[in-house]
Amino acid sequence: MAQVLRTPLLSPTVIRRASTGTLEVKEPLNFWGGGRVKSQNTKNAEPVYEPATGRVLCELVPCGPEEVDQAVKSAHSAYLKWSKMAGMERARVMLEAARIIRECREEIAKVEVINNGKSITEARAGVDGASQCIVYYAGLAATLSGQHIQLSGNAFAYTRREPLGVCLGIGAWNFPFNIAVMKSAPALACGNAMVYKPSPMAPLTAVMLAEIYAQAGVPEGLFNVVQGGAETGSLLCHHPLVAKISFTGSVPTGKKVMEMSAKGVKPVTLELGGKSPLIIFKDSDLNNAVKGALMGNFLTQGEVCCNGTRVFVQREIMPQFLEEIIKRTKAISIGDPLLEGTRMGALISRPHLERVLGFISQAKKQGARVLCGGEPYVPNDPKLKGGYFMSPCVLDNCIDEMTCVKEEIFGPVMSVLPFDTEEEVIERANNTTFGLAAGVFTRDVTRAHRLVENLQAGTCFINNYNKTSVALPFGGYKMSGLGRENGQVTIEYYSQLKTVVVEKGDVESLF
Ligand SMILES: NC(=O)C1=CN([C@@H]2O[C@H](COP(=O)(O)OP(=O)(O)OC[C@H]3O[C@@H](n4cnc5c(N)ncnc54)[C@H](O)[C@@H]3O)[C@@H](O)[C@H]2O)C=CC1
Repeated sequence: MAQVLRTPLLSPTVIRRASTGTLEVKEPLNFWGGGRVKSQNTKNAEPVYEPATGRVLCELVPCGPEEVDQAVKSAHSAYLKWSKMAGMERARVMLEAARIIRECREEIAKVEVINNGKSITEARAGVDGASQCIVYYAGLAATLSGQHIQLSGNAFAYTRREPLGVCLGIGAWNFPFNIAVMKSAPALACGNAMVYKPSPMAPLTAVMLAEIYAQAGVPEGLFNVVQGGAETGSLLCHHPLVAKISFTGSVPTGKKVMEMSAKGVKPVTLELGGKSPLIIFKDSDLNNAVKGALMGNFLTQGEVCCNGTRVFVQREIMPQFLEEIIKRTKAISIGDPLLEGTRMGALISRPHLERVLGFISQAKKQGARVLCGGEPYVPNDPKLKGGYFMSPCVLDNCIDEMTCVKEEIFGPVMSVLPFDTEEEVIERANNTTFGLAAGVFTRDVTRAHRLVENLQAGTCFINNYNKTSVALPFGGYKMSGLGRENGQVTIEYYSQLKTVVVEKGDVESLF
C-alpha cells in the first residue's frame, strides 16, 4: 500500500516567496485516502515545465493499474459515507471548502500562473469563480428531492434523486483549477465521490484542491487526484467502480473516452473544442465589438475552448474595425505573468507554441495576411528567455476554406472574415463541425435574437463575449460535446432517478 502523507503540498510561505523562475515542487502529486501519495514507478517520470521560463517545475510520474485501483477504491469507500449524509451536511463542508479557497486565493492563483503561464489577473478571477462554483452547488445540495406521484387504487409512487457513485473527471491544461472545481462541485453536491486526473502539463493546483476539500472535512478519499496521461486516463475510464466520466479536452480524445464509456455503459459528459463565430454587424457599437473580439480571442493566450476565433465583420465597417483591433492588439503587454501589468503570459508548452506558429505560416501560404503579431516573443527579462511567448496575431484576407479558419488553433490567433448579408453569415458561421459558442454584435434587437435562434452553438452571446457565471449551463452542440457543466442542469448529469412504487392495498393478480 502506498504511503499517505498529510502535510500540505506546498506551504503558503513557500508559495508567497516564490516568483517566476524559482518554484520547485518535490512533494508527491497524487492524492487519495485523505493524503498525498508517493508514486511507485519513478522511472517513468516526465518533466513538467514552467511556461514563462521553460525550466522544469517538477517531475510527474504517471500512475499505473495498482495506483488507479487504490484511488478508485478509496473514492468508493468515501462515497458510501458521503452519500448517506443529508444535503445540508454536505453543503456545510462544501461551503467551508469555498471559504478556504477564498482564504488561499493568492497562493492558488500564483501556482496556477507558474504552472499554466496565464496572467495573475486572470488566475485570480479564476479562483474567485471556483469558490463561487462550490458555493453555488453547496446551495443546490440541500434542494435535491424527488416527486410524489399518486397512482390508481391504493398505491402511490415517489422518485429519489440518487448519486451515481465514483465519478471520474479528466481535465485539460488551460484552466487546471477551475476544471477540477467545475467537475467536483456538482459531483460532490449530489453525494458522489470523485477521482480527478489533471492534464500532465498542469498537475499542481488540482492537488491543492484535494488538500482544501480534506481540510474542509470531507470523508477521506472523497476527492482524489491521480496523475498521468493517456494510459492512466484509459485505466481510469475502464475501472469497473467508475460510474460516470466527465471529460474536458480535444475532440479526438473525447471520442476515445466516449468509446471507453460505451463499453461500460457509463454516462459521459464531454466538453470539447470549438471554432466559434463572432459576428459583428455594421450597426453595432464598434468600441464594444472590438472589446468583445479581444475578450473572445486573447484571454489565457487564446487557449480557451469557447473563443470566437472566426470574426465575421460586415464589409462596410471592416476598415474601422481593423484599425482599432490592430491598435489594441499591439498594445497588449506580454511578459512575466506574475507581474500586475501583464495581460498576456506564455503558452503552455514549446510544442504547442510551435504548433500555433505553424498555423500562422500555413495561413500565410494559403493567402492570409498577418496584420500584427504572430511571432515568437522574447521578453527583455533574462529569466524569461526560455519561455513560450508569442505576440497576439490578427489575420485578414481569410476565406472560409483556410486551415486557420477551419481548425481550432488554441492560441492567440484571430481570423477576420468579411461578410455582406445576415443569411450569408448564418450559413458560414454554422459551416463547421464544432458548436461550442457564438457571438453577435448589433444594435438591432430583433436581428440579434433571430440570429442566435439560428446559430448552432451551446452558448450564444449578444453584445458581449466570454462573459461567464457558474449559474449558466455550458456545453457544446455538434462535435463540441455532450451534456452540460455549470448551472442547475448539471445536477442531472451527476445523479440518477429512482422510482419507488408503493402499494397500500392488496396486490391485484391476473394469476
Ligand atoms: N469545452 C470545454 O469546456 C473545454 C475544452 N477544451 C479543449 O481541450 C483541448 C486542449 O486540451 P488538451 O489537454 O490538449 O486536450 P487532450 O484531449 O489532449 O487531453 C485532455 C485530457 O485527456 C487526457 N487523455 C489523453 N488521452 C486519453 C485517453 N486515451 N484516455 C483518457 N484520457 C486521456 C489527457 O491526459 C488530459 O488530461 C482543446 O481542444 C480545447 O478546446 C479545453 C478547455 C475547456
